[in-house]
Parts: sequence; C-alpha cells; structure tokens
Amino acid sequence: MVETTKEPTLIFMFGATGDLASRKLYPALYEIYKKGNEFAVIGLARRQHTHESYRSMVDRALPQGADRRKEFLDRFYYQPLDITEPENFARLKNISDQIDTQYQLNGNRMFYLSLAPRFFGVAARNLKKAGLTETSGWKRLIIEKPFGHNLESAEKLNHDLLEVFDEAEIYRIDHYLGKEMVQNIEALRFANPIFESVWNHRSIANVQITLSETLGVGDRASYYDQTGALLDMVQNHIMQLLTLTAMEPPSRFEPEDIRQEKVKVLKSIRPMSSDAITNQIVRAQYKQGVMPDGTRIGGYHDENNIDSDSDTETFVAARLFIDNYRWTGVPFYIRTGKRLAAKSTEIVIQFKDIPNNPYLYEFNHIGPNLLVIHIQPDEGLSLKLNVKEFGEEGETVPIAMNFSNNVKRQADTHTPDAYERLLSDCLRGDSTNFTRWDEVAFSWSLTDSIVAAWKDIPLDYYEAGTMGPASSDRLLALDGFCWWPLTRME
Ligand SMILES: NC(=O)C1=CN([C@@H]2O[C@H](COP(=O)(O)OP(=O)(O)OC[C@H]3O[C@@H](n4cnc5c(N)ncnc54)[C@H](OP(=O)(O)O)[C@@H]3O)[C@@H](O)[C@H]2O)C=CC1
Ligand SMILES: O=C1O[C@H](COP(=O)(O)O)[C@@H](O)[C@H](O)[C@H]1O
Repeated sequence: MVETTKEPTLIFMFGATGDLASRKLYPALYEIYKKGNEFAVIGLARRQHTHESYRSMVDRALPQGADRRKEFLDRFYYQPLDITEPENFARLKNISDQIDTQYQLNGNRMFYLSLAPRFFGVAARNLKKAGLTETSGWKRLIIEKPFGHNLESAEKLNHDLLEVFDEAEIYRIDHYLGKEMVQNIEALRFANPIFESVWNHRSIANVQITLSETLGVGDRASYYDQTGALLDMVQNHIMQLLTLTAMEPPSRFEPEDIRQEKVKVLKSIRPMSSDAITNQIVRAQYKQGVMPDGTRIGGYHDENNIDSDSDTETFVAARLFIDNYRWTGVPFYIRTGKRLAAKSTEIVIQFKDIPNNPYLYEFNHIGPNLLVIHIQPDEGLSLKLNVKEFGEEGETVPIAMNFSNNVKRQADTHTPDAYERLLSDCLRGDSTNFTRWDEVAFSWSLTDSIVAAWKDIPLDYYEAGTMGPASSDRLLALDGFCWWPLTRME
C-alpha cells in the first residue's frame, strides 16, 4: 500500500481568485488542515490583493461556523502575478523561500495550476526558469482538465511539462476519481467473488454509463462552446468510469498496477470508423423545453455568450465495444448531457437472461437482473432481482436490494468531497486516483477518431428536460436493448 505520511508542504495556488479555487479548493484545504496536514499557501493571480484581503476572500469560501478558521487563514499569503511574465517568478522565489523557512516546510512544494489550460506549459517553464522547481524536498504538479484539446495538443503539453517535472510528479486531476462510489467500484468488483465470477461476456448483456446534468453551461460558456460534451465529459470522466468497470484485477493495489490495467482497457476499445459511426454515436444540442420542476428553459443558443449558429454538442451517446477476451461482443453504452431531466451518475450492469427462461413467458413484467452503481446524487448499489411475492398466489415480481450511503452521508458531520480526497492523496504522494499520461493519450486517440468521423453526423436536437434525443434510444434498440430509467434509492 501507499505510504500515508503527512509532510509539511508549501502550496502554490495558481488561479487563486478563480471559481474552482473558491468553490472547491479552499474548502477542501480547510478540511485537510483540520485533519492535521501542515502547509502554507501562496495564492497567485493577476488581481491585486493584500495578504489580508486574500484571507478574507478565502474566508468567504469556507463553511459557516468553521472552527480553527483563523489559524488556517493565517497560513495564506498572496502575490499578484501574471503567469506569462517571467520576472514575476523571481519575486515569487524570494517569498516562497521565506515562507518555507518560517513554517519549516522542508522544501516540499505542490504547484496547483487552477488555470486555463493554455497557461500550463508557460507556468511550468517560468517556475523552472526562476529556480522554483529546484528544491531540497519533493515537488508535485497538479493540473486541471482539459489536458489539451486533442492528442497532438496533449502531447505538446505533456512534452512541455516533462521538461520540468517527471511523470511521477505530475498529478492530472479527474475529480470523478475522488467520488466515494467511484472509489467503491474496485471494492465491489474485486472483494466480491459473486460479482467477479460473472463479470464478463458470458453473463453480462450490456453496460450503461450515464452522466446526466440538469444545469446548462452557466458562466463557462466560452470554455464550453469550444469544448462540447465529448471533450468535456467523455474524454475524461466517462472513460475513467468505463475503465474501472471493465479492467482486469490488478495483481497488487499499487498505483502503477491499477493504472496499467486501465490503460489496457483503453487500448482495447474498438476505434470508430467513418462507415459504422452512425450506428455508434449520437451528438445533439438542447433546444427549449421544460424541466421536471416546471422551469422553462431556453435553448443552448439562448445561453449568454453562445453564438446563434453554434453547433457544439451538449449531449453525446455512444455504443462502444472492448475487443478483449472478457468483453467481446458486450456493448458499453455511454451518454452524457446538459439540461437533461435529472442530475444523476449511474452505471448499470445488465445481466443476460437464462436461456429459455419459463418465467419470462409466464410473468412478462419481470425484468433482467441489473446491478446499478449509484454514484450521485444517491450513493450506493441496487441489485434488481425477480422473486415470488409473499403468499399462496404470489406472482414473480422484480424487487431491488439496496445498499445506500445516503443516510450515512447525512448523519456524517463531514464526508470528504472529491477535491479533498484528491488533494490529500497528492500531499501523501499517492497517484492512484490521478490519470497517467498513457491513459490520457489513449482517451484522446478515441475521442480524436470520433471527432474525425462525426463531421458526417448531423447534429440532432433534444428538448431541455428530457433524457436526450430519440436517436440515443435507437443506438440501444439496434441491439434489442433500452436505456434503463434512472432510479432514486429509497
Ligand atoms: N470551475 C469549475 O467548476 C471547474 C474548473 N475546471 C478547470 O479548472 C481550471 C480553472 O477554472 P476556473 O477556476 O473555473 O476558471 P476562472 O476563469 O474562474 O479562474 C481563472 C483563474 O486564472 C487566473 N488567471 C487568468 N489569467 C491569468 C494570467 N495571465 N496570469 C495569472 N493568473 C491568471 C484568474 O485570475 P486573475 O483574473 O486575477 O488573473 C483566475 O484566478 C480550468 O482549467 C478549468 O477547466 C475543471 C473542472 C471544473
Ligand atoms: O468536469 C466537469 O464536470 C462537471 C460535472 O461534475 P459533477 O461532479 O457535478 O458531476 C460538469 O458540469 C462540467 O461541465 C465539467 O467540466
């Protein structure tokens, strides 16, 4: 297992005045601090702040009534800095050396780039030039998504980062890997022989992965319109869920062994070909509609800062195959979209029927066995079985056996958020839940093949507040399947 020492660290928070830092990173750091991690933070962005005004800004990001607030905030320092100006970094070196000495941080440095990706390369170069990456302790770099916009740009970015950091020092964040039930997939699969023995093409009919959102693009329109659902959600989060669901058991639970198995899955995904693509992928954009709570929503073109002729997809569904011994012939259906009927992330494993099942003919309302991994907002598992109803004349009916973390989460005074887990992992040097370069590269190869082919696919449309266009249902109907409705746990 990975070592879990808490070493004192100087955290360089680039993008300190941004949305992600305030909504996620400061609250996460606060929780980590309360658990006994020793660190100081230098906030960096162009805006002018004093240490005090920066501390007030961080303060506003913390939960109400938080204890040990002042001692936490006192460890925050601010330096205005434009990432593109190397001379700013020389001053940063002086300040960071002083803070390191003051808190006895032993030269350990974490650089968090909560910045637009176009700045990742220049940030690394300027850190090196100013001697900030020459340190007596360890150094680690956390970078946000998206890691490039295709394989070529990702390779260039990776090359730039490797000029300054080793692969083992680069922590590419995918916040889905910090979610409770995503971390539970391995336990479910590899600690339960009843599942592992049927986890293959002999017993599984199909796998359905849904990441649906009710929100639109909010104030990230300029980013989203350049990106779209495929690159925003499929290239990273969906590929991570797919690889965790499909990978072989690692020989040991070491970061490299797990990531090796995930890469093997990515390598085995059948590439998209132009002639087959219309049966394999759907791209669509939402138009006006009514959400389940009755709110009327305009179309994607009505969002602020979106061009009226934008053809960016806000929904993607795909039918993928993993060409290896375990999964041959099993379709993996994936879908994600904005302004859908529900906020939900679920993985559904549909098991095959018994051949010539007499119950299917007698009780036509019974269904296949389904294992549902509820990732959010519910957190738990449901196993759908068919059982005889109680009583003499009892019919055979479908029921669900549920395991739910929902009550525990409500009762817990604090359940770690994904960013808290991942920051904490990085401070400990555990890279298991971060993406290795070859994972990123193989995901880009797949999404590049889709982008190359889908200029031939017309953009479809769906009404806001639905679960996407009818063409998404047809993808499954080709194989005689349907999307299982999203379920809430009791
Ligand atoms: N927000 C979110 O929910 C999510 C964000 N991400 C990723 O996180 C990263 C940050 O996103 P987010 O916080 O939303 O972005 P914001 O636009 O809110 O913040 C960007 C930050 O970068 C700083 N900045 C911009 N230009 C420069 C510059 N030339 N030199 C120094 N600092 C600069 C800005 O500060 P200033 O203007 O003061 O310079 C600001 O602090 C992105 O990679 C994004 O894709 C990933 C998942 C979710
Ligand atoms: O990375 C992203 O994820 C969010 C969805 O994250 P979740 O944890 O709320 O499920 C998505 O809204 C955003 O567009 C994307 O960049």
